[in-house]
Formats: sequence, structure tokens, C-alpha cells
Amino acid sequence: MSFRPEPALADGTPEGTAVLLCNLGTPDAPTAPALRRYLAEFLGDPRVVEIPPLAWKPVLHGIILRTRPAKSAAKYASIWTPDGSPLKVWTEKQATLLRGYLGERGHRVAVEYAMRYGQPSIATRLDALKARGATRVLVLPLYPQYSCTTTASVLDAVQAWGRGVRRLPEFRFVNQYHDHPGYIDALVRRISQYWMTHGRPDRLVLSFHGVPQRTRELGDPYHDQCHATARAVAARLGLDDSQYVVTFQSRFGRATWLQPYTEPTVVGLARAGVRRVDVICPGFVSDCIETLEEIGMEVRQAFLGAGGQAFHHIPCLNDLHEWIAALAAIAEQHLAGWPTRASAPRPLM
Ligand SMILES: C=CC1=C(C)c2cc3[nH]c(cc4nc(cc5[nH]c(cc1n2)c(C)c5CCC(=O)O)C(CCC(=O)O)=C4C)c(C)c3C=C
Ligand SMILES: [Fe+2]
Ligand SMILES: [Fe+2]
Repeated sequence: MSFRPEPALADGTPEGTAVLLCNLGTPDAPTAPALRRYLAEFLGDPRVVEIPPLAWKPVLHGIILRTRPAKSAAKYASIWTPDGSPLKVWTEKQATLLRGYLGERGHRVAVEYAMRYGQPSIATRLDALKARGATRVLVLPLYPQYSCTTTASVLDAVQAWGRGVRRLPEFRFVNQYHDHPGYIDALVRRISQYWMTHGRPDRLVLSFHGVPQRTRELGDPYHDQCHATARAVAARLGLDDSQYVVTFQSRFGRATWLQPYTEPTVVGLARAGVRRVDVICPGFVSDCIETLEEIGMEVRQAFLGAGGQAFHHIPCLNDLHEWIAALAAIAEQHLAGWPTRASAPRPLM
């Protein structure tokens, strides 16, 4: 490892404080080669697939990376926008809006976003922030529920970057905000606004990304935090237990993942005569392939094909005002005690 010379640092000034939003990441293009690069990095992360590398690497490189990239690329092509992958478009917008929001509230902080897999990487963004004089960095993963597969992996990437740096910034790290009142408010607002224009469903499905059941047995709080989010939202919407259901989507591989699974659940609801379901994905704060393609297309087809009458996919929080306000509140709480405001002279009366 080689240490590079360090640029001068803006110690003690508010400009030295930065917020780094971190999301999962997405391929650069909806093509098989781009998917292969992205999936190799993502599925090669030992936090994501907890199989010993000697056993996993031959399967990953010999089977999965030969077949999945082309299939996934076709799915990404169906949701790609002129500005790129929806996940990246929304994440970038959230960073821009948060920058403005914190600025309006008098904070002089740099706000950037980074991706755990693909670009802009966490290391690239930390290099850039440090070059701009950042001496304090608040890392805010865009995962409301803590999981070792996602949240912990963001910290791994920050630590990996730090191993090559002589003079480290001071770091703070947001672990979770699954029950933060601002986040719950934003979800309630998103759903109730949707129902004002589209009417109410017979059943609300709150679908979260799945993880292997084994991670729960080993102590991952993710499952319980998903249920805590769902209970808080349902209580605020006045829903009783018969009016909503929590499910887990995006299962990968043959192991048992958290249950019940989203698609078989909505198929079962259709077969039981439930006419309309609305699906919201509270764990995803930005629409992405998992919400737009898997829920909006695959799960929709499954519900309608099993006799369901109406399927509504409620959008993620994306650029909802209440969500940006929640992000600002979460950031502010974690920035407490760090200089973020210029000590401007008192204005002349
Ligand atoms: C293989 C294991 C996987 C685990 C564990 C996992 C956990 C997990 N993922 C998210 C959020 C997202 N995942 C997304 C896509 C995605 N996820 C996996 C696999 C695992 N995820 C794959 C292989 C993919 C790629 C798509 C595909 O080929 O099927 C995305 C969307 C990315 C995008 O570009 O739009 C998000 C977001 C969470 C929150 C989570 C654990 C809690
Ligand atoms: Fe995932
Ligand atoms: Fe999926």
C-alpha cells in the first residue's frame, strides 16, 4: 500500500463537513457486459453472499456470470430511462435536493452520493471530498432497515478506503432509521396521497427486499425492522391486521429466504378472491429494477393472471418532499456537534 501526499485541510471550518449518501449501485448500461461487471462486484462481496469463497467463486464465475447478465440486461432495458438507470437518477436527485434543503436551513455542508457497487464508487467520492477539504464525513446509507448484507457492507467500503489514507477524516455512520418519524411520515404521506387519487385497495402489501433466512438466525435485525416499519405505517393509516401484509421479494438462489415471498402471496390473495392489491416497497427509497420491473411487471402479471382484478404499484419515496425533509432531519441529528454553520457577523440593524 502506498500513501500519497496529503492536500492541505480546511480544519475547523464548516466547509470541512460533508454528508455522503450511499446507495447500492446499478450497472452503467442495460447490456450483458455492463451487467457482468456489476454483478461480479456485487455478488463477489462476502457480505452479500455468505458462502466460503472457495466454494462460491467457481459457481459465480462458472455459472451465474455466464447466464444471469444477459437475462438481467433485458430486464434493465425495460426500465432504463434517457438519463440512465432509475436508481442512479433518483439517488442523484435526492443528493441535489438534500444539498439545497440543508443549505436553506443554514448548513454549509458538502452533500454527495456514492454507490457501493459500480460508479461513482465510495472510494472515488471520499477521495473527491477529501481533496475539497472534508475533515468530517457523515455516511448515510440509503437503507432504512439495517442489514449485514447492505448497511455493513457500506462501512466495509469506507474502511477499505481508509486503509490507504494517512490523515483520515472524522467519520460518523448512520446504521438505521426504520422507525424515524420523518421516514414513517413520508411513507404515510406517499400512500395516503396515492389513495386520495386512486381510491383504496382491498389489501395493502408492504414488500421488502429479501435476505437469506440464515442471516436472521445469526442475529441480523433486518426482518424485525421491516416489521416495525410496517406496523408503524399501518398504525398511522388506521389499518388493522386483516388489511395489510408484509412480504419479501427478490429471492436469489435456492436457500430459504425471509418469508412470506411477495409473488406467491399476491397469487394466493387473487385466488382467495381479493380483487385489488396495492404494493408499496418501503425498504427501497428509490424506484429501481426491483420495484419497477419485479413488482410493477412480474408480480403484477402474476396477480392478474391468477384472477386479481386491479394491481397498483405505489411509487417509492424518490423525490417526495417529506422524504427529503426526513433525510435532512436524520442528517441534522447525526451532524450535531460538528461545525456546519458559518459564524457570520451579526447583520447591521
Ligand atoms: C444475492 C443476494 C442478494 C442479497 C442478500 C441482496 C440484499 C439486498 N439488496 C437490496 C437492494 C437492492 N438489490 C437490488 C438488486 C439486486 N439484488 C441482488 C441480490 C441480492 N440482494 C441482485 C442479483 C440484484 C440485481 C438485479 C438482478 O440481477 O436480479 C437493487 C436494485 C439495483 C438496480 O440497479 O436497480 C436494490 C436497490 C437490499 C435493500 C438488500 C437487503 C436488505
Ligand atoms: Fe438486492
Ligand atoms: Fe429482482
